[in-house]
Order: sequence, then structure tokens, then C-alpha cells
Amino acid sequence: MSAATARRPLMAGNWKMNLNHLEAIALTQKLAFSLTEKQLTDVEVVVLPPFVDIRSVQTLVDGDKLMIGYGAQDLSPHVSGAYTGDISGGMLAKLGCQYVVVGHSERRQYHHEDDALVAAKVKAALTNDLMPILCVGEGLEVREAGNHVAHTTAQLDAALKGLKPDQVEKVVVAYEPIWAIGTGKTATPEDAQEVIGALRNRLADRHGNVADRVRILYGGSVKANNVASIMAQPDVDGALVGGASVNADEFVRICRFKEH
Ligand SMILES: O=C[C@H](O)COP(=O)(O)O
Repeated sequence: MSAATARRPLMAGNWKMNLNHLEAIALTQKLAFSLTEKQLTDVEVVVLPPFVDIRSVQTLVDGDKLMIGYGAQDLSPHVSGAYTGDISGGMLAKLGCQYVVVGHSERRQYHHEDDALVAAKVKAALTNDLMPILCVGEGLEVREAGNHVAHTTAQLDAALKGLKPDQVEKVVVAYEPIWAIGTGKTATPEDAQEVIGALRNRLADRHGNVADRVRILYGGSVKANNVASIMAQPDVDGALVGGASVNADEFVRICRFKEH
């Protein structure tokens, strides 16, 4: 199932723990300078800097009316209080963030985030009018056992449990096979389509027609030289890009995938 033409492609750059606020300004300026108004209309381009860079990116985007969106890499499930080191959805919304990554495999692995916490973070994002970029994906063992579709659809179900269709519509799903993240091993376009198609079918089963409007991204070693074949798949609506997103020239080429 697919109605890809109705879904605006989204290229989101997850900078992870890279670039200070001065480097963030330089990269954002270069993206805005290199991409034309038409390119930024055809494809939504979003940067996801570390928390400490967001104010600088906001100032630049607002001041120069840049057509680049931005968001954060994580949020607290709580509203406020004694949670040292955490950042709330309300704080991110106040900084003009539109998006927030939730459930990235690096958070699940290094910070032991489980499905219940990921679901709470999805709700916290939606409560604050932030669009969650919900990450799901299997490790190598799960893939080799042939359980990748069951694993990722279960993660999807857990994260979206209890949401109404109008809330599900605001969620962006990112399928990121863990074995392809930062490894240079990319899933084949067919691998990506298999899982992303299954995720869309699951959305349809559980949440109805909204499934055709939810954007589902692929992430994992996306580069300028492989993005076009991944984007050619009917259910793939964009990419969540890590390493290649902190290189302005490379990310610009990724955003121009239609011209490849
Ligand atoms: O969030 C992005 C993903 O983890 C992909 O990272 P990568 O492009 O460096 O493989």
C-alpha cells in the first residue's frame, strides 16, 4: 500500500553528539545557502542538533526566515521537576522545535530506554505539539533469525498504543536497522521497503486510513550515493541521516536526491 506522492519527503539530519553552537550556525547557514527555495519546498529539510545548539539554530532560522526546520534528539517524559540533566517537551516547544527524536536505538541501548518509556516520550512530544520521529529497528541477531518485521512492528505498536488517529498522523516513523547505523552497511532498498511497507500495513490495521499519511523514513548509513535508490521505494518517505548530515556538501546532495 502506498500513496507516496501525497507525502512530502523529509530529510532529517540527526547530528548526534557532534558540533558546538558555532559549528551548528555554520552548517545551518551552508544548508540554507546551498538549497534553493524550490528544493526546500519539494523536500522538507530538518536538522536535529544537540540541545545546546538549538537556541543558535532558532535565532538563525527565525532571523533569516530560513526554510529549514529543526528539532531535538530526545525529551523527558515528564512535564517539569527534579530530573537533573533532562529537557522537557515544553522547553523544546518554547525554542520553536517542530520535531523530536524518540526511541533512537542509541538511547534504547546506552540509556536502557524500553518500549514503555518510549511510549511516554511520544505522548510528551504530542502534548507539546512536537512531532515525534519515532525510531524502530532490529539488531543483527534479530535480522539473522528472520524476525525483523515482527520485532519492528511490535516496537511500533508499543510506542503508539492508545493514540487517536489524529495523534498518529503527527508521528514520523523511522526504520533504522541497528546493524546499518554508522557501519557503512546499508539495508538494500528492498530490505528497507519490506519493513517500511510492513510498518505501514500495521499502521493501517491498528489506526486506519491515517496510515497513508504517516511518513516513514529509512535510517542507517544513508549517503548521497545510495539515497536515490532508497527513496525510489514506494513506502519510503525520507531519511534519518546521522554521519552524513554533519557534512554540509554531503547532506545537501542527499536533500537533492530527486536530481540524481
Ligand atoms: O539517526 C540516524 C541514524 O542513527 C543513522 O546514522 P548513520 O547515518 O550515521 O548510519
